[in-house]
Parts: sequence; structure tokens; C-alpha cells
Amino acid sequence: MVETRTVHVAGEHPYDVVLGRNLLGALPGLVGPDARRVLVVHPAALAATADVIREDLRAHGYEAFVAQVPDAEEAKTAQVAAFLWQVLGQADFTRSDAIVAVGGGATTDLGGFVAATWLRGIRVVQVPTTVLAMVDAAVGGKTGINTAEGKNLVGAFHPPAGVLCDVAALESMPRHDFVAGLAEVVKCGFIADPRILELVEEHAQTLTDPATAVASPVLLELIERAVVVKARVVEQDLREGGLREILNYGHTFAHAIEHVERFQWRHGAAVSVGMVYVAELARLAGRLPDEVVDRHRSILTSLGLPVTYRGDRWERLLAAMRRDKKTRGDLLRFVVLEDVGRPVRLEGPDPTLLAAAYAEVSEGAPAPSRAISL
Ligand SMILES: NC(=O)c1ccc[n+]([C@@H]2O[C@H](COP(=O)([O-])OP(=O)(O)OC[C@H]3O[C@@H](n4cnc5c(N)ncnc54)[C@H](O)[C@@H]3O)[C@@H](O)[C@H]2O)c1
Ligand SMILES: O=C(O)C(=O)C[C@@H](O)[C@H](O)[C@H](O)COP(=O)(O)O
Ligand SMILES: [Zn+2]
Repeated sequence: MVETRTVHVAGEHPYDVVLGRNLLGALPGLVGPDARRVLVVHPAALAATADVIREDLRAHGYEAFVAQVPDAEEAKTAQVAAFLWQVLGQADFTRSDAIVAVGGGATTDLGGFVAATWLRGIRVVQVPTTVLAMVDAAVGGKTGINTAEGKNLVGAFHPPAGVLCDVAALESMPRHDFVAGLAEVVKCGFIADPRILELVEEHAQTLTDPATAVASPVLLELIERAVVVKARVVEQDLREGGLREILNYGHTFAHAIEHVERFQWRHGAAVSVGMVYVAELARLAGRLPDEVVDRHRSILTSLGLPVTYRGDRWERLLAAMRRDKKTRGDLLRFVVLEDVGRPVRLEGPDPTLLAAAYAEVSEGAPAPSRAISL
């Protein structure tokens, strides 16, 4: 039996992230007594769960609807958002009504964004069903969609009313999607919680198979630890005025890969390569010791995550990185580490350094040879 754990997210709009099994019974309580109508947004993979939720909401007196959206990044478009606005409009959703987003991070980002924009903001309850969405996307109130020019370029900060993480949902996950989510867990380890790294190092084999991972108490501990890292950051800096940028560790290069790959790469896989890229960048800038860079590669590789990317895309990656949200004017800004748990900013690194770090993560590069040291 898995006990239920709650991580409270403080701040102007406080809420709870509840972790455990068989939690859906708590959902009507989070939707709240003011709502009359509820729209349950889900991808095809979660259709059965969405139907169960709709029936439960109806049994509690709500007028509940479901809306199926495309899978993964196909959902994060202006067209799909417009489809949901149409559904809400035709069903007369008012400011006291609510959205429930059930799915991975793509669905929770979309559902959150539509909730943020409908009537300038209605309640959203997040029901994440992937590791990545439980530890990251569903928590913290960053919502958004992609455009042809890049990742999450349109969005809003809109904290959820609550987050329900039922770890049993993870049993049906394909292995590659499951481990992709662990990249964000590892990110939390490198930026803030070294115990996460030790746990992953000790239990990598268990963690790479969804069946063994879900049966293990280590997974729940990792999810909780990562949620705590995120909660402690976003409750201090919801709108990313400064501190919150640490959650973007590895993302400048990751989002560039996702854009160049037309959003066909899983976000977590791109974050894995992105963290190695920025670790190499920090090493080349004289900020990070070799052994911490090596630890990035060994931990991520032990989980079956990628640590290299094709070597013939530099110009396009660089152009995409210029549209990163941390960029200010022409100044590229990165979150780098000085050690485990010590994130700092690296602003306007020399272009030769940027290219040299790319060489270190390019497929076929002799990493970790320290071939280049500037
Ligand atoms: N808002 C944030 O703070 C934040 C943080 C991290 C990531 N993100 C975003 O989250 C997205 C990535 O999230 P993701 O990795 O969950 O991807 P995803 O939402 O694309 O889901 C991955 C795949 O798993 C399927 N799936 C979901 N739950 C399942 C289950 N229980 N069983 C079987 N299949 C299931 C989905 O249908 C999809 O095919 C990206 O768009 C990323 O930008 C946002
Ligand atoms: O919550 C945050 O802040 C993050 O940066 C978490 C990231 O893991 C996440 O992928 C986020 O969506 C990236 O944000 P963006 O502002 O770079 O689009
Ligand atoms: Zn991310």
C-alpha cells in the first residue's frame, strides 16, 4: 500500500500536490463548490480515465464534459486551444467553472493555458499521468503552447487549484516516455537536491522499467523530492523574476533541439542532452569541475537517456536558442552549475565556447575526452 503524501505550495495562490494511489475521489473537492460546469481535457491514451472522472463529477452534481485533444506536442497549438475555447463557449462556461487536465505535460500545459485565458482565468485542477507532469509540468503554474518559431512561446502563469498524482497511472507508460520524465527529476537533483542523484545512482536499474519502478518506494520518494524542489522555488518566484530560472537548467539547448526536431523529440530526452550541453559549457567556462560533468553523463546514461545530439545542426540550434525566454535582447543567458546544488547564471558566453560545448555533445564526439579545453 502506498501512503498519501501532500506537498503544499505556498504563495499568493496556495495549493496542494497530493501523491499516492486511487486519489480520484478527491477531485470533486478540488474542483470546488462554486463550479457548476467542468471540462475534462485529455489525450486518447487517457480516454477511459477521463470518462471515469466525468461520471464521478456528474455523480457529485456537476455538469461535466470531456474534450479529447491530440497526443503529446500536437496538443500544444493555437488551433487546439481555439477548439477548447469553442467548447467552453458553446457550453456557457463562466468564471466560477473549471477545467480538469488529465494527461502528460503537454495536456496539462494546454489545459492550464486554456484555463488561464478563458474569461481571463478560471480554475484548473491538474491530474498528471506521466512522471514528467507529476514532478514538473503540473506544478508551478507555467502554462503554454508552442508556435512554429519555438517551444512554449505563448503562455501564462496560472497556478492550479490543486494537483492529483496517482502513481498507479504510470504503470501503463511506455518505457521511453517514463524515463524521459526522470530527466526532470535528475535536473532537480543537480540544481538543488543531491540525495536525488544518489537515489538514482543506487536504483537506476529499477527505475528504467515502469513496472519495477512503480512497485518501488524509491520512485515515490524521487517524485516527492522533485516536487518539493519545484514547490520551494515557485512559491518564492511564480513569475520567473530570478530564482525560478534555475528550473530551466538544460532547457536552452533542449528547447532548441525540440524546435529543430519539429517537436518530435520527447521533452525529457531533449532536457537530458541539454543538461550535458550546459555542463560542458560551464566546464569550458572554467566554472564546473570535470567530475560533475562526468556525473551528468553517467547518471543520464544509466537511465537510458540520450547525452548526444547530431553534429550538423549548429546554426539552427543557435538561432532557436536566441528565442529562449531567458535571452535579453542579444544576450544569451544560461543557468549553469558551479557544483551540485549551486546554480548560477552564465551571461553572454563567447560564441566559440557555445560551439565548443556543442562539439562535446555532438554524436561521434570523443566525450568525455576533454578534447577541447578553452
Ligand atoms: N509547465 C511546466 O512547468 C512544464 C515543465 C516540464 C515540462 N513541460 C512540458 O511538458 C511536456 C512534456 O510532458 P510529458 O513528458 O508528460 O509528455 P506528453 O504529455 O507528451 O506525454 C507523453 C506520452 O505519454 C502518453 N501518456 C500520458 N500519460 C500516460 C499514461 N499514464 N499511460 C500511457 N501513456 C500516457 C501521452 O499520451 C503521450 O503520448 C512538454 O510539452 C514540456 O514542454 C512543462
Ligand atoms: O517551471 C519552470 O519554470 C521550468 O522552467 C520547468 C521546465 O522543466 C519546463 O520545461 C518549462 O515549461 C520550461 O519553461 P520555458 O519558460 O523555458 O518555456
Ligand atoms: Zn522541462
